[in-house]
Parts: sequence; C-alpha cells; structure tokens
Amino acid sequence: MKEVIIATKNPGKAREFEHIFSPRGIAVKTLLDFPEFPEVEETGSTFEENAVLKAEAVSKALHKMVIGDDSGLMIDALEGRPGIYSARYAGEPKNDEKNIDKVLTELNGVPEENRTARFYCALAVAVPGQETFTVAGTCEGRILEERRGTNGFGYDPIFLVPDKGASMAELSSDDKNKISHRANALKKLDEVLDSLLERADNS
Ligand SMILES: O=P(O)(O)OP(=O)(O)OP(=O)(O)OC[C@H]1O[C@@H](n2cnc3c(O)ncnc32)[C@H](O)[C@@H]1O
Ligand SMILES: [Mg+2]
Repeated sequence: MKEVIIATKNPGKAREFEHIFSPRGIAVKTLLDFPEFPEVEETGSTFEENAVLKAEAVSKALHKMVIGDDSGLMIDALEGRPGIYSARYAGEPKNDEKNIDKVLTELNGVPEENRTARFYCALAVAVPGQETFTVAGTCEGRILEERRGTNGFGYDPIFLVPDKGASMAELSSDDKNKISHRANALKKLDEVLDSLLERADNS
C-alpha cells in the first residue's frame, strides 16, 4: 500500500488527512506514529515557511517524501490575527478552548458584517534530492459569537461557513473535507501526488 507521511503532531489534522487519503488507497503516517520525533520549531514568518520547515525536518530524518501542514485562522477585524500564531494564540501550552475564548473576547461588540475571516492552509512537499514546493488553500467564513458544534478541532466551533449555514464543527467530516482550506490545498496536489508517491518509493 502506498503511504504518505505528514509532519504533524495534531490529531485533528491527522484524522482529516486519513479521511481524505484512505479512500484513495493511501495510508497516512504522522508524527503521532513517531512520538520520539521532537516538535519542529516554527520560526518562519509565513504559513509557507513553517510548512517547509516541518516537511524538510521530517523528510531529512526519514529519507522519505513528507508533507508539512501549517495552517491557521485569519480574522479581518484583528488585522489577520491569530494567523501563523493560531495554535498558541492564548499562550503556552497550546489550548484550543483558551484560543477560542481569546478570539471571542477580542471580537466582543464587533458586528456580524465585520466578523469576516478565513482559514488558510499551506502544504509543503519535501522529497529527498528535490526542491521543496508549496501549495495553499483557503476557506472563507465568519466568526460566530459563541461556539456551535463539536466536530473538527481548533477554531471550528466558532467558524461559520455561510453557504452551509453551519459552523465548521457542525459539519460532518465528509462535508468539512469537501470545502476546508486543507482540502482546497490538497486538491492542488492531486495531479502530482500519485507520481510523487511512486517516484519517492513511499510504499
Ligand atoms: O504544527 P503541527 O504539529 O502540524 O500542529 P499544530 O496544531 O501546531 O498546527 P499549526 O502549527 O499549523 O497551527 C494551526 C492551528 O490553527 C488552527 N487550525 C488549523 N486548521 C484548522 C482547522 O481545520 N480547523 C480549526 N482550526 C484549525 C488550530 O488551532 C491549529 O492548532
Ligand atoms: Mg504547530
């Protein structure tokens, strides 16, 4: 079976990649399968730079093709914050509930029409001996005034997907994986991924 390695320790991301890849007969491994591997320091100033750091660190260690995912929430009324600091917006250790509380507090009193936001996902593909490249995807929405739904992870409970009239956390994983920033980024890899997996001999 073909296998793709994702340089993430986030169980929510891991589930989504598995959900998207397994119907295509591609098994997913993540850093949750390599618990001894240290978390990669995210010192870049863009999602793309951080995705490359993650992908290359793990690819160099394992000598295999690896995909890195750096993603987050950009809120217009907060000038794009939390952005690349999404995971640790409320400080260390990272905590989804505290991050949501901080965003809701900062947006207190901001009217619905000014609560526009987008999720952003940069994916970096590192292949031994080749130049690393990146793709990105977004998903447009609005920040709710309170949590709705329990699916997904991270900021999903406060992210309204206007077309669906539901928060991201109220969508089934099938539905989220059709429209999410991560799914939109992965679509851009569709054409190259199969041949990369064969050439990289990740089987
Ligand atoms: O670096 P890795 O190990 O992949 O895991 P991480 O959780 O630290 O991941 P990031 O550095 O990319 O930070 C992304 C944060 O943005 C948020 N996020 C990203 N994708 C999301 C999604 O699909 N739904 C909700 N929140 C998301 C969530 O809070 C994540 O912790
Ligand atoms: Mg991280």
